Amino acid sequence: MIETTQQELEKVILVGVCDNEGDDTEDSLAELAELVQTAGAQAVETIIQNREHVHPGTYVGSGKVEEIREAIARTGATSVICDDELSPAQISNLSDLLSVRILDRTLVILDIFAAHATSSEGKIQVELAQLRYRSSRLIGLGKSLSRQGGQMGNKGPGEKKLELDRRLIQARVAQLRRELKEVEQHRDITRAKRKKNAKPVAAIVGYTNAGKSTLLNHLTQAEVLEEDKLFATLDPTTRVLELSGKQELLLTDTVGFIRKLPHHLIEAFKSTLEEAKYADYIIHVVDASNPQREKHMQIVYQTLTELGVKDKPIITLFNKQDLRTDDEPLRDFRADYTLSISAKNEIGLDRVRDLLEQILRDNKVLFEGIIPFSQGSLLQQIRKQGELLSEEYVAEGVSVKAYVPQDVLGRLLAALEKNKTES
Ligand SMILES: Nc1nc2c(ncn2[C@@H]2O[C@H](COP(=O)(O)OP(=O)(O)OP(=O)(O)O)[C@@H](O)[C@H]2O)c(=O)[nH]1
Ligand SMILES: [Mg+2]
Repeated sequence: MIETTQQELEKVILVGVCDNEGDDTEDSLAELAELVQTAGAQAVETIIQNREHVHPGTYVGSGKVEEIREAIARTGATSVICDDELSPAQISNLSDLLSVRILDRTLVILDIFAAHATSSEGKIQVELAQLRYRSSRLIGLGKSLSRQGGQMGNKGPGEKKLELDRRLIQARVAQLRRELKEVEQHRDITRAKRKKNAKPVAAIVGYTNAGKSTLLNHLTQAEVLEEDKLFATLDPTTRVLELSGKQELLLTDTVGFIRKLPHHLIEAFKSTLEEAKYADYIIHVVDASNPQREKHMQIVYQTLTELGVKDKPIITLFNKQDLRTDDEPLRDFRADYTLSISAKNEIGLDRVRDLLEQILRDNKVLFEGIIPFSQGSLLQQIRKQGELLSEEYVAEGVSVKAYVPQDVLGRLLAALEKNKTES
């Protein structure tokens, strides 16, 4: 930690292409600067070119290449980072013309993921994404690979691995795929177990840095790393949220979304990202203090659609209300419920709990009846899956008032009916 502050940060120049009016290149580049910072470097200059399409050979036109060259000389930058994924030819041509390392947004994100992956699954997923990205770009990266040492774009699979030829990479990819399959099977089993427990699950989703982990930590005592960094969380964490009336909801914190999320990552992280697909409810955390919040929400919904998440109740939480400077109304037409909160300052969290309780209850039905002593297991089931309002021991059994899930009610009534006909 101390080392990084003492070391001089690597200086980089950011380059973007603005391909139409009203395009969000500037915001995207501001975000790229944050990504670069999270990756441990410093953006010293930003250069934008207005042109209809990116240049197929050099990403930007020759005039801009000159401008970048001057900026490199002026600032002493050692890398140029383009805001879109570069083709092998673009990387190769630009490094010939500029003689510095040429990176792109995807590589920066991959770097951050590599640095933050902690679980074996996360590490496999990152390595897989990196190898896939790099296998098609071996030629272009050849030059930059000879000069390295803890710089950006070099984390994860070490130099040795990168020098393997394509065939070896392919073999490694196949092996990682197999390993991933095993981990995924394990995850499927865990999911199946959860399902059997019949505890409802809510996935906490949202743009990176919105405050998802903070919310989980303050609602439960999860102790997930929360940081003012992009992609602090890569591994999903699930915790039980205990609500009143013995109701329980499983909350899963997930990896954040971002614009231009590299498809290598989406593919590699599919099983992690898909947590939302297996959830009963979606809790969408939005950084309401971010001027880009509308765009962020749009990207979140777009990504959810790509992942095949649909038809689930959505609870949108407008977070960081303590940092808001505008008073524009906060709206989310796609949400079924919205609340304004501050996870960090625990403002509005009681309302979140109340709302979740309400939603869970709405999905249950009231049961009132006497459960014979011979049917003790039914009572167990109510305790486990329902919300017991009252129980009283009477002569015939236990008189119960409880909210129970529809399927449990069905079983209850059938068992009681059977009991009646037998006695
Ligand atoms: N002021 C303020 N800061 C908050 C609030 N909620 C979260 N934060 C801060 O926002 C930053 C990001 O929070 P995280 O919980 O790590 O965000 P995340 O959505 O999990 O981010 P990733 O895991 O990177 O996708 C941290 O520095 C938090 O302390 C809030 O209500 N108010
Ligand atoms: Mg997080």
